[in-house]
Amino acid sequence: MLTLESVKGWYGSTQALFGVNLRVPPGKTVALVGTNGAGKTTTLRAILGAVRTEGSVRVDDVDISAKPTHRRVNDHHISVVHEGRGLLSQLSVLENLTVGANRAQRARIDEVLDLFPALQGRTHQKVSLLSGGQQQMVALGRALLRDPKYLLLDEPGLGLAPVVIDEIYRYIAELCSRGMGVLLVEQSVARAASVADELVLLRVGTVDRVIDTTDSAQVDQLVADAFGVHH
Ligand SMILES: Nc1ncnc2c1ncn2[C@@H]1O[C@H](COP(=O)(O)OP(=O)(O)OP(=O)(O)O)[C@@H](O)[C@H]1O
Repeated sequence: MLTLESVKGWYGSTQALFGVNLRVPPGKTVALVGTNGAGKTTTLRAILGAVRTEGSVRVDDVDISAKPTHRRVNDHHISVVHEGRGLLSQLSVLENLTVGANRAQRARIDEVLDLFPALQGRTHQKVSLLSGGQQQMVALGRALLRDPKYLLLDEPGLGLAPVVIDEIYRYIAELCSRGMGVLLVEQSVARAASVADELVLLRVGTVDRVIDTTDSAQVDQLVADAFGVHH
């Protein structure tokens, strides 16, 4: 379980999180939704230790909140795909997948490529020559090569065609079914509801509501709310 308890976060002297509580169980997808500036990305950064925080972040009952980012990622098996993907555009698919990976992780390359047939046969192409969806697959692949227990995804569908987003989310569902816990930032409440087990609505840096996506009345209410409007 990835657990946040009373997590506060700051950018310099500006407070962006005011006590976020959150649980991501293994094998489940939790989606963070909310208006622009609600604190979704900052919550991911707080988990990674990329902003100054107070409160507790735990992975499988170990408190990681005092650890630096690289220890959180490497020792506690958290992988992240940032908004905008963070790929090295002049390097090949293979180089992007394996940059910074250790030997054991490199050994998993075929397993990861098996997940993404669209990348097979393109491993030596520069990523700048790939479509947006293919680039997102490289970014996901790079995160998966680390064999994460918990995967953090910041708007994986940003800028992609709906059919490509569907494909990306199919991969994510497959990974979840293998036991990975996924914490997802998604602008579209309707899409989040279709892929996640739970929706966490953030408002001004706090959790406003947690909705089980099997509760369709509550989901419909949220989609109908101003918060549910895609902006
Ligand atoms: N680098 C930064 N420096 C200062 N303040 C920031 C920084 N990044 C975000 N903030 C502030 O922190 C708050 C939360 O921002 P955050 O990016 O987490 O929101 P979000 O819910 O992810 O929004 P969006 O949907 O627009 O990506 C906002 O008030 C924002 O202005």
